[in-house]
Amino acid sequence: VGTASARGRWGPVADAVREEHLWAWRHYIERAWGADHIKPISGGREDFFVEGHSVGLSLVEAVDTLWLMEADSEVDRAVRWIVDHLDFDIDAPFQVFETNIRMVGGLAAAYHCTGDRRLLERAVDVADRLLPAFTRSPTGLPYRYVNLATGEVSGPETNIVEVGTYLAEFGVLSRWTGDQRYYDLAKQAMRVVHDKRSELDLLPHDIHAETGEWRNRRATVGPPGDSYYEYLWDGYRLFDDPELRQWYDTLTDAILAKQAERHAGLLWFPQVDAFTGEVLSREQSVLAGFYAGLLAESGHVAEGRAYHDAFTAVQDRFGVIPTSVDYTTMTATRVENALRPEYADSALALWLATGHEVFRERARTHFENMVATSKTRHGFAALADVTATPPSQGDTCPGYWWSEQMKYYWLLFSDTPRLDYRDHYLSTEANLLRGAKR
Ligand SMILES: O=C1NC[C@H](CO)[C@@H](O)[C@@H]1O
Ligand SMILES: [Ca+2]
Repeated sequence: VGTASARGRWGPVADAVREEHLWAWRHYIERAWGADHIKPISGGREDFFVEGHSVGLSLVEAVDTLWLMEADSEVDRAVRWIVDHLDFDIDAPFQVFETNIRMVGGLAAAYHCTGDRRLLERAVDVADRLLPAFTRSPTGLPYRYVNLATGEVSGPETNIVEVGTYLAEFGVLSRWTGDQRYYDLAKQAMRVVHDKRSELDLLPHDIHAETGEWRNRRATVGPPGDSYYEYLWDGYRLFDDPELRQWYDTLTDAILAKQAERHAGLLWFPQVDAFTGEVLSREQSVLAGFYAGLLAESGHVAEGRAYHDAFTAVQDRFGVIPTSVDYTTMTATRVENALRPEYADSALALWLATGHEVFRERARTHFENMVATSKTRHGFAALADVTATPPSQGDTCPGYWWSEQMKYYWLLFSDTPRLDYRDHYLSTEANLLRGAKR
């Protein structure tokens, strides 16, 4: 897999990332094979979507990471499980947003990397089971849940993330199958949200799928606002749709003008009232850290760098970024951290946009601190309290760990020949949907 010397001083870090991922993968195989999650402390297994109906989540999330790491025998092992065991005919309600970014995206990425059409067939199968959430909605805004076997829908009380984070996955399915329905349904939901923006061109985050009415006034670049903005830009980049760029620019210009502020020399994005611009909260979620990368990707490099500087101040203070902080006091308002990948996500995007080594240094710190605090008997554990000494762990490892930060680190440090570093696309779950070099 290339030699350390070929990769210069980052080679040993890349090797360490690959070794940790494969170490955790072996424990998953031995103790939780086919489960959604491994329980890394006890070595048990855990379902994510629906109790009693595992769909091999961690395995599906890991495939493209293993492929980029050239662990081809492990890719084959995972694909064999998917082909032999993965069946979505489950009479239970699945969350449409999570099923899309993780299962549709994971299977689509596995197909993109391996070229194995059986994986595309399964991505289409589960996507088709999600469509009633869109087609049965009077507004085109999808319901939150759909029964994968019966198509029964539920959960109209939703948000802009869960109605607006489909275009990357649905769009490549339309491109790869020729069926335009996926793209059109995903984009229409985004149009409905954009057209309901306030006079200030800001968006609240909670909305009702049946009435189309806003359910709150608060605007945020963190959850549950974040990936709606991300997928406007991503859709424009992936599919050259100028309307998406227009919507993205309108909303982003408003966020930068009315939802950003400097505090103690650092750039932050407070929560504001979308209709008046009044600041409602100066709490910042670790998940909002993705926005530094999105700003850099979309031409706002200085703001992206400045926002990453802000989260670097938090990482420097706590070692591992807490779930949320009050940035006026730099105190943790929620002390846990569920192995969140956003800081590494943005470090990769900023390094690709600028070539500045500082972002690889920052990501290396993120990796080393994660290993030091989360590594346990059978894998990597989420943290219950990053402020405890030592930080206390929880007996769970989220599916996105297998797809996100370990892939971001690998791409930052390995210079792998399997990625087109100039032209590729990673979804909000880091599923590789463009740029695999077979
Ligand atoms: O977009 C997302 N939001 C939450 C998870 C990571 O924190 C993950 O599922 C994904 O990155
Ligand atoms: Ca994300």
